[in-house]
Amino acid sequence: MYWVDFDKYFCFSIRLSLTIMKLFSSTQIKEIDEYSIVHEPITSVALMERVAEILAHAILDIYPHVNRFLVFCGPGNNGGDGLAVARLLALQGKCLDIVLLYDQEKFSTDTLINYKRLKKTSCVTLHRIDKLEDLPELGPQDVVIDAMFGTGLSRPLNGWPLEVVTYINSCQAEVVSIDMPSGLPGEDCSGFPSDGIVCATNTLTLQFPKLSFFFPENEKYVGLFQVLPIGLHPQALTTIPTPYQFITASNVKPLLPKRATFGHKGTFGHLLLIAGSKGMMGASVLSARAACRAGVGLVTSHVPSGQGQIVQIAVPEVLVVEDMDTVCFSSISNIKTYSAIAVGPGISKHQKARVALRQLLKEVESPLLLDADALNIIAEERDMLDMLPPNTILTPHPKELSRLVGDWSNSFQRLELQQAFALKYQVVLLCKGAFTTIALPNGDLLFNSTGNSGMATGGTGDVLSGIIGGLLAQGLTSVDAAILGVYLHGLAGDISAGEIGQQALTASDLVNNLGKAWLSILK
Ligand SMILES: NC(=O)C1=CN([C@@H]2O[C@H](COP(=O)(O)OP(=O)(O)OC[C@H]3O[C@@H](n4cnc5c(N)ncnc54)[C@H](O)[C@@H]3O)[C@@H](O)[C@H]2O)[C@@H](O)CC1
Ligand SMILES: [K+]
Repeated sequence: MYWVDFDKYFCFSIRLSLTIMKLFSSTQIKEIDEYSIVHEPITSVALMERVAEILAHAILDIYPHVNRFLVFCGPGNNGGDGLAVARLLALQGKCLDIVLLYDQEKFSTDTLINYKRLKKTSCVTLHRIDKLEDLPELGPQDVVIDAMFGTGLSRPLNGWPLEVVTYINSCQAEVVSIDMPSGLPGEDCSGFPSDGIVCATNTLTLQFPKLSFFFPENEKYVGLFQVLPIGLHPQALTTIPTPYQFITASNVKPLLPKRATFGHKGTFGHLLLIAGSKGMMGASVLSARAACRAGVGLVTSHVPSGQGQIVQIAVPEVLVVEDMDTVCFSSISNIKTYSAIAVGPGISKHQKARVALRQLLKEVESPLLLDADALNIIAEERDMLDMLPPNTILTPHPKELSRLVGDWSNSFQRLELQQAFALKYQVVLLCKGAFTTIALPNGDLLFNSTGNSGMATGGTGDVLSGIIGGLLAQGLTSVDAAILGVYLHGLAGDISAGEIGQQALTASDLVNNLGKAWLSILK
């Protein structure tokens, strides 16, 4: 899937060097470009040249030994980027074939300037082509540079550009897309047929990842993506509003809870974890172990009668209270003692658990997290949704989310449903997965940058509940606890994958590597 590098521990992540990573729509990106041109100030063609230098550098970094590149150029500035990159690669001694999909009358101003510059460059062959038979030969060792359409795409491709996309996708050669795979819209992809989008090996995207890169159905188009900062004006980046943001290390560092030198276990909060049922005690153990490594002072595990020994042996650090029932969570007691409560992993959907959860929602005064079966119960007994205290954190995976918010037909719609639900019920609503999303009570939506698909294994969700619960208990706000918890959890996953690989990764590895994840953020 996505990028490999970030630092020595990261297995799958995105190469970034920006501090705050807002995500903008294609229309806003155009606005930011224009603002930068006026206020830097810089001419648009000089900005294109700067972009081309950055792109050429990145391409040579990925393909140092490739000698021949075939560049497909569209009429707009994406094509202009392609022409400028072709010139710079040719100046590095590479062999360049450029396929122009359109006549120069259709070119944007800066594309035309770069076309004229390119004509004076050696080692470059320009082809104005409008049928497949005339395309230059493309060997498996060559690399395609896709510079047909970027953020200016206004409709699905058809006709000649569609034929070219089909051809490129049928070839063996690797493809590097400039800014975006041609044919892929930046946001809502509904109505864009899957055969009309370039399947890139690498996408070199300018300044910001585009929203559509985070949708699972687009992985096959985007390939590995790398975000290249191109120096757009910081004022525009801070003032233009967007509900979308990408969580990076610099976002989470300020959220780290302070550790008072004279603190004692009472200073750092007391978490009540209601997790596990008969036969599902692993959920209780994993969430308790994770909570203990989240910095919390005390953790109490509430478990069915007769199951306490399992937790006490597996996690000697936690206190255990046993329910009256031998099978599942059935009643609450002394909940005012705790500074936060996390409920759900492995509790079952038993009738007794439903009654107890309802009672909990009536009486709870501390910050609350609901996961797994607690979410399944409230999805079925929907009047409980109105009982959710404001700022409750809900941590569903996609299937659990759909039970709460309804089905979606594409990922953009899923984001909208998630945002609307968080706004309506004033909760923090996650959707766990690659680039876990966090919808905030104000309707904003954040994407996490850490984690890898080795974490798609049983028990990792229980670990997340324990971590976020532990942070809540220390007094972090729900929003901060969710952001920091999700980031730490993914980071522990990346560290684990770096040590033992994704295949062997287990939920316990995440717990074991939480310490390194904390240290990595503290660095
Ligand atoms: N982000 C930035 O700050 C910068 C972006 N630049 C580049 O500029 C690109 C955006 O340039 P443009 O706004 O000119 O847009 P594009 O180059 O993406 O495409 C616009 C052109 O394609 C045509 N078009 C759109 N959809 C079509 C379709 N389905 N079939 C056929 N033709 C179609 C339009 O009529 C227009 O001629 C970015 O993707 C990036 O590559 C850089 O040059 C400069 C800096
Ligand atoms: K492109």
